[in-house]
Amino acid sequence: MPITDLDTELAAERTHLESSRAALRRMRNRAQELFSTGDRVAGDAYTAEQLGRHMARRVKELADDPDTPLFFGRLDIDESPYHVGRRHVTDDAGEPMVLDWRAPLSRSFYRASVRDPQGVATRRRFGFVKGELTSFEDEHLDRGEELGTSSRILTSEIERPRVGPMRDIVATIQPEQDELVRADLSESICVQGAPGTGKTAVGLHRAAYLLYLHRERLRKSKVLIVGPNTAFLSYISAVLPTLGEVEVQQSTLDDLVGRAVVKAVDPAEVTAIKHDVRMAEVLHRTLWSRITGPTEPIMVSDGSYRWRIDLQPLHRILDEARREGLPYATGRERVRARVVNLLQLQSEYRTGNSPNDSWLRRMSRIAPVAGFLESCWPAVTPESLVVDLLTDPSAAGDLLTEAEQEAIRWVKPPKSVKSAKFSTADLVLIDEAAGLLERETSFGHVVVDEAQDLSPMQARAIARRSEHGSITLLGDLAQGTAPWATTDWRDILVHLGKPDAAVVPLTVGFRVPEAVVALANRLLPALGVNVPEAVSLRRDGELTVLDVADPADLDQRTVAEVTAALVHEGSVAVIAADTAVERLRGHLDAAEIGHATPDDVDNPARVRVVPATMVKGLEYDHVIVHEPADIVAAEPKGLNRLYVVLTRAVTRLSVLHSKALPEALTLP
Ligand SMILES: Nc1ncnc2c1ncn2[C@@H]1O[C@H](COP(=O)(O)OP(=O)(O)OP(=O)(O)O)[C@@H](O)[C@H]1O
Repeated sequence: MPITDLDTELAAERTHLESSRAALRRMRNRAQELFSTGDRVAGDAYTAEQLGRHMARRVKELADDPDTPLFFGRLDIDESPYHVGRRHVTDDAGEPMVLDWRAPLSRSFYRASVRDPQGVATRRRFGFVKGELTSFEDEHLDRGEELGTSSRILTSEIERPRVGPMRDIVATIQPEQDELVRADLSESICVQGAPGTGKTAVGLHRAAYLLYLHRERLRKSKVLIVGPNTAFLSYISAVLPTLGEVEVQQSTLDDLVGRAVVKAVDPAEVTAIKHDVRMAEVLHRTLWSRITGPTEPIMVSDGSYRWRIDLQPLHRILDEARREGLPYATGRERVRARVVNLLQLQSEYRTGNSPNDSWLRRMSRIAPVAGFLESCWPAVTPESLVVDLLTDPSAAGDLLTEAEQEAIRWVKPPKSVKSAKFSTADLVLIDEAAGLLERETSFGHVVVDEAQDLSPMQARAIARRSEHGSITLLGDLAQGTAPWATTDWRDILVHLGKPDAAVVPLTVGFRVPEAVVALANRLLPALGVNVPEAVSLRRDGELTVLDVADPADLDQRTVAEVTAALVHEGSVAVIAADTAVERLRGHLDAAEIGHATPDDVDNPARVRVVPATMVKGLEYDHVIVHEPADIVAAEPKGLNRLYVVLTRAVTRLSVLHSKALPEALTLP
């Protein structure tokens, strides 16, 4: 075969890849050397440890993964080529060989267009197979060529079979996604996106981008990612580390507020009351009603001296501290400090000397002072406040109806705070109480996924953790399944303390094939939310709806569908009503088909059996939905749940039913 210009170009790019890999190895060796000499050159132990940690991180960051391409794109600007990749690589003279995708210049890789070329003559995308450069695709923007979403490399990336955990999308971030990824740190944004439009991907890449741009600041104040459950967190956990970001806290909402162990389950109506925003005021009122005026002066014996603080100054101190609007525990310490200060003034006046620190410490704990505080501004723990409220909810006064007070009242109050059996909703109340007592440390940035399900009280828990930072809120109102799920993002944004955050839609779907989207979209009118429909980029994909006449056959037909699915590449999920899951697992065992739970990411089994309530945010190549009617009937927002379930499929969706399909789904 004759050697073409394309072959020569490809060979030149492969050479650049080789030299970049060699340069990265040298960078890593240098870092390694510095790391091993670090403890000899650093002054004190603390500096040595800090330096050691920094260098260890640096060595880790510079590790080359032979399976991921070191660069995936190239920009030709002013006749100079700039390769864009996952991290900066420089040659021995410090000249760039690969630019980090987050660098300012790399922005044009994602945003330049024929209308706004940003100085880019040609944009090149590379095709890779296991880290080997196999092809490239050029857009000569200066000649009016633009591929947009018809890029072959983008299409094959979107259509690749899914195996294992979620991957990064740095090579193919789309312009409307990039705008969100690169939004300023000070900006809080709410992304309303139909299923598979890349909300999670955008949130994770935004975190990586902000960490790159504000490294020092965010290393101190930290970035937090909040997801709905551990299966979801395991699924996304690899994305940030592959982007070189290993220091991001990822947590479920329950773990975030999990100060106590959950030992009880509330009925649905009780849970709903406890998540209602009125509970914030109820707790506030219950707490602050503990403060009472003094009934006797403080009298302190101090050696041969007697100090006395009368009722009037004590009233004044309490009033002032209350007016300062401090958290309860901080206010209490303020009162203590002011009382001690009055004692100090008396002592100075009488003795002519300033008392030392140990005197001040003794006075702050001395019985008459401690007694005054305990009776007028008593010590409270978050748990004790909630125990008291649930033991006697009448403190809620007119904020809750009598029926609501009765509903949340503990039938059998615990003997002590320690023995109290808290529910998941109680933990949110305890967290609210903790926030009333002391200010929560604020993260620099918080990303909240599946945010449509946040209750007002959960949103407040996040607000306390992002008071001085910004948030990226990701969700889809149509996928709201919690009893309190809202139909308006503003409701949640208000509780989050970011009422003015922009709500930005994403509508181009990268996961779900067109035929499957069309089926799921039939449900939208019945969901009572006003959201833009998803438009799928994927023309491929298959949809099968199987009506199994005899209900007794349904489980076996499901197993047969799994066997058939395993012929193809990629992951397979059986999604069923929670109550059917154990039974289906048993059938798969009997058929000797290996399977695992969705959160067991290290398990190589290609088949997952997933309860419908756990499937949010996940995706599988072939999704087999077992009896939609049961999924819908299992909960009040069952139709929304079905919408989530149907939109998990990347390539094929099989719906198996013996009961009638939900009416909304059968309408043309
Ligand atoms: N620009 C892109 N290039 C390639 N793949 C993409 C792009 N954007 C998103 N994807 C892929 O599409 C799939 C869906 O993305 P993601 O899970 O972030 O969507 P989502 O909006 O959070 O979905 P859901 O609401 O259903 O949870 C993922 O596999 C993701 O990697």
